[in-house]
Amino acid sequence: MHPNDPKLCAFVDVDAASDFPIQNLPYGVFLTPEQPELRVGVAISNQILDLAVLEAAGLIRCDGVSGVFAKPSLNAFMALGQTVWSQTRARISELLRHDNPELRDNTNLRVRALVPQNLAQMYMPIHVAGFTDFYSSKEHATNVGTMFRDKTNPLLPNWLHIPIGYNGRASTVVVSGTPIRRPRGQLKSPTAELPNFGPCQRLDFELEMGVVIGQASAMGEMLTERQAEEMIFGFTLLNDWSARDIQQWEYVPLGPFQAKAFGTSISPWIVTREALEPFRVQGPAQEPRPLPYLHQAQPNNYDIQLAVDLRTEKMAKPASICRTNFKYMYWSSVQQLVHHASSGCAMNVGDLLGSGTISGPEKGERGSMLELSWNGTKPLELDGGERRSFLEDGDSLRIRGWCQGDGYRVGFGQVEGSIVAVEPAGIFGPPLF
Ligand SMILES: O=C(O)/C=C/C(=O)CC(=O)CC(=O)O
Ligand SMILES: [Ca+2]
Ligand SMILES: [Mg+2]
Repeated sequence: MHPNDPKLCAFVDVDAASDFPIQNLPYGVFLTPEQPELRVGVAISNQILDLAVLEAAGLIRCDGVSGVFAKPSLNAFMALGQTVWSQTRARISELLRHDNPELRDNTNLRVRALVPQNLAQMYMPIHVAGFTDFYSSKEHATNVGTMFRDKTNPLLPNWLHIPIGYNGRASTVVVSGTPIRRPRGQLKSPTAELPNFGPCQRLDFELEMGVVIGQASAMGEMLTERQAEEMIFGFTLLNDWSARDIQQWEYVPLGPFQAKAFGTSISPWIVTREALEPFRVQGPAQEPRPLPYLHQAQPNNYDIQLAVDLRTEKMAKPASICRTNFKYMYWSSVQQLVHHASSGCAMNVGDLLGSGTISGPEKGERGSMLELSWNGTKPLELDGGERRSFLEDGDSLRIRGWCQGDGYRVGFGQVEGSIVAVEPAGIFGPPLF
């Protein structure tokens, strides 16, 4: 049976609402207090299958290469390429099947290989080689263009022709749960004559998917649609934290710089492209037709449901502030990657592409506070009488995502982060203001 077959059943109990049935098998990097070495595992139900243990026991072998999973990142495994990714996933699926005694009946090994998720600490799943952020939701670009530039002509003239992006910072991509310190920066209100330097006053999140590149491409080479697709290892949830006030003053003409360099959070589990295959859908019609190098022979979008929750320090439980879907994206991840390499830009194993903020056509489908509060003119009303236009210290933001199958879901888990005050000053050096 193919590892995506909906009829497959694991020997581990899996709730229908779990993000991690046997049809998913996402990869992550973890450690436990008893065994504090970082290693690669796969999520199954509420447990982690320790691939380093299975590899050492000889139950999994990656193309004859040893020690691939006893590593602090997935990069070594990703470098082996799509055939090995596929074979390994099929083997893991086989080992977890309810009717396969190999692992199920080997009590000693099974106890060592299955780790409860609540006893493990998740780490960054990849060593991020480079981070590029795109701007590929037409609804998002239209909303921001309307607020920041020209409401009669919100899309800039290039937008329908190029997957617009900018080079971000790999250094500050962090795993879910990492606190985000409020950034400092140059701020200038439209009425002020001169800028000042201080804590961001308009701190935002951006709901995005992260695309993990698992294969390199050579400098000087372009990519076909098929080559680009085969380089994509998988997807994560991504929050591109954004300082709107810093951004508005700094972004002309080279784009965001410090406004988006202070932190980008990703979920710890990478859902493989192969696991998403049953949820492939056609994206929006592209009119005008893109230039030939960006043509797509197949649908390259995915039906991934997305939910954003906000919790302030006073709230007992989080409030849902956005529900949207990855399928709305105008430019697909494959088109983004083809375009990224089109000048001759080399791609590396471990490169991370941000999809761009994911907004849908409805008001409740907007993927940033900037859009949800319409640049602060319509603050969100929260339970307990609190209001929010942007994020305040102590606020916690959570993104979840899943594909709904028939009786099961292929989920991403979550990416969460809380805002920490810029004070106490001096933690990162002397106060500057
Ligand atoms: O339209 C603008 O000036 C700015 C847009 C963004 O901040 C979005 C960005 O980072 C790209 C994206 O996430 O879509
Ligand atoms: Ca972004
Ligand atoms: Mg960022």
